[in-house]
Amino acid sequence: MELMKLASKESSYWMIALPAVFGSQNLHDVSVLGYILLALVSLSVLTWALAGGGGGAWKNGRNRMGRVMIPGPRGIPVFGSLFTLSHGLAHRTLAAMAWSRANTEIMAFSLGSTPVVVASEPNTAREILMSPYFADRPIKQSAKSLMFSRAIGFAPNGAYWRTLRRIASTHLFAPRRILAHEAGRQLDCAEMVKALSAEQNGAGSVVLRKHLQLAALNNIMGSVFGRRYDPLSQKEDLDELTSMVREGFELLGAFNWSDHLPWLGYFYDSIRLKQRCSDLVPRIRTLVKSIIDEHRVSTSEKKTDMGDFVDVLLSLDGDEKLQEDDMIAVLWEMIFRGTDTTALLTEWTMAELVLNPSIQTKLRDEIVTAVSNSAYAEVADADLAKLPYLNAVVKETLRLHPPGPLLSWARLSTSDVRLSNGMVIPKGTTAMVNMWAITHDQRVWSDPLKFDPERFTGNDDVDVRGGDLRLAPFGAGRRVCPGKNMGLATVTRWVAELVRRFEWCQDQTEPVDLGEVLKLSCEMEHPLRAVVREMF
Ligand code: HEM
Repeated sequence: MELMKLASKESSYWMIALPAVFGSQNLHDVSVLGYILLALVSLSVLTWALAGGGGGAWKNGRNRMGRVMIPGPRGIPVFGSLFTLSHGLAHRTLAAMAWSRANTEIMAFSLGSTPVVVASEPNTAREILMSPYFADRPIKQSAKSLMFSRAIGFAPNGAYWRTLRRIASTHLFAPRRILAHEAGRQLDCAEMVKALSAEQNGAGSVVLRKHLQLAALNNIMGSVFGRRYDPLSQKEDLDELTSMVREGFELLGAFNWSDHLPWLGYFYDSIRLKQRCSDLVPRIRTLVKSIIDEHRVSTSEKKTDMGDFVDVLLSLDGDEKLQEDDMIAVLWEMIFRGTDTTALLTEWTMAELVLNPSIQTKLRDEIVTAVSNSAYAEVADADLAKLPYLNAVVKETLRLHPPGPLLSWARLSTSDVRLSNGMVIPKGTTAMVNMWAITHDQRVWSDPLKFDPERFTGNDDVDVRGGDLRLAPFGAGRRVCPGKNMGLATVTRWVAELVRRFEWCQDQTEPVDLGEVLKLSCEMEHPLRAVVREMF
């Protein structure tokens, strides 16, 4: 299968690790510690051997609770599939494992002591994401340390989380609120176009990423905090914010071994996670608190539709009123969730348009026609949402390059969950949906590796907002991404303006490379560089 070459094979680390586990113990010489260690190792090996499919975390028949057993690889004793998945492109590795074992419905595996299942086809994905018993998320040490357990994404399903979602849906993500910040999006876009033009004139090509990252940060800072940064006059503040965001991304996205082997945390912390988190938290507190304090004293625009999200949070009363630390967590999370996703989705879209000039031209024609029929100098958000080809291009990018290929944040079962195929996922299991595997499966999509927006222009349109699990890059169910409309409004505007203002061509000295790197999200390994030619 052509796709199997794309997805990496499960590495055979166990071959290297086993001799190290079993070998070279001279029982005559070892100390008491040695005996204890040996006993522990033997116990782990025995547990692993008895556990069968799924590995050690699936011991005691956890994967045989239903009429049908949940299949899966054993991995190696103690570690399970940790070595295989702790590096590289986990979505491709998991897809290759699921395809080669024909375990696409669901596959069990162990990440150290964590039992995990992954769904790689739409039906089981739907059952997991829509189940009320999968409405919690497992929380990583870094997320806990960075206060995210009190923010929307990691708060356990319950009254507090429901209140946060309601507040955010009404005051930040509702269509009228997104519309209220349209002028800000236009401004960020105009600044980006100006900066790109200057860079092209000075350097002979442009590197898009840094411009998108600045626009994304300003977009979120504008609608959440009511603040935008000028890269020249506020360079120092902007540098501090950017460095905090970057550090947070790195800590949240890093694979932390002791999340899955808790005992390891006592003597091994390869990236100094604890120390770096406790260094970062006071910086976050100082910044966010200073913005909250500024809002407390300012009286203008408060509690009106034109206010920002900080104004809204400050105006809450009664049961809805949030403690200051909870406000800081909620506000800070928006920066994290809202900046990288929109920037990197736009970068992937533009990379595909550079590689597919005829699609780029067709898209430009659609946008130029829409502008000439509009009363304004550029198309409005409301019009952009109605441009079929533009939306098809963005959807096709979401299909080929889902920013969260494993839907970023996993789910946790709070009860035994019976699936329609007769399998039972036990309480306390981490569940992932491999959206990348679904969107690259030739049984689901014809010619899945081809960038072909036409597939969305006919009758076979697909709802990407969680209604159709063949393409659900924003997740689905009660924990579906609340920022999906804001994300799509931002990305379609940027793509429309970037294509309308410039022709995007390959830089022959550095051709487009679609290689990926998986961090908190999946981004281009080599930032897009292109030559742009102004259209007017
Ligand atoms: C292209 C843009 C985006 C993509 C692809 C994306 C993707 C996702 C995905 C896959 C999830 C997990 C959903 C699930 O478990 O079913 C999620 C959750 C979330 N997203 Fe987004 N997102 C995007 C933009 C945004 C923006 C702009 C914001 C906010 C400003 C945001 C805020 C959140 C939050 C708060 C959650 C957690 C929801 C919860 O657990 O209740 N996202 N997103």
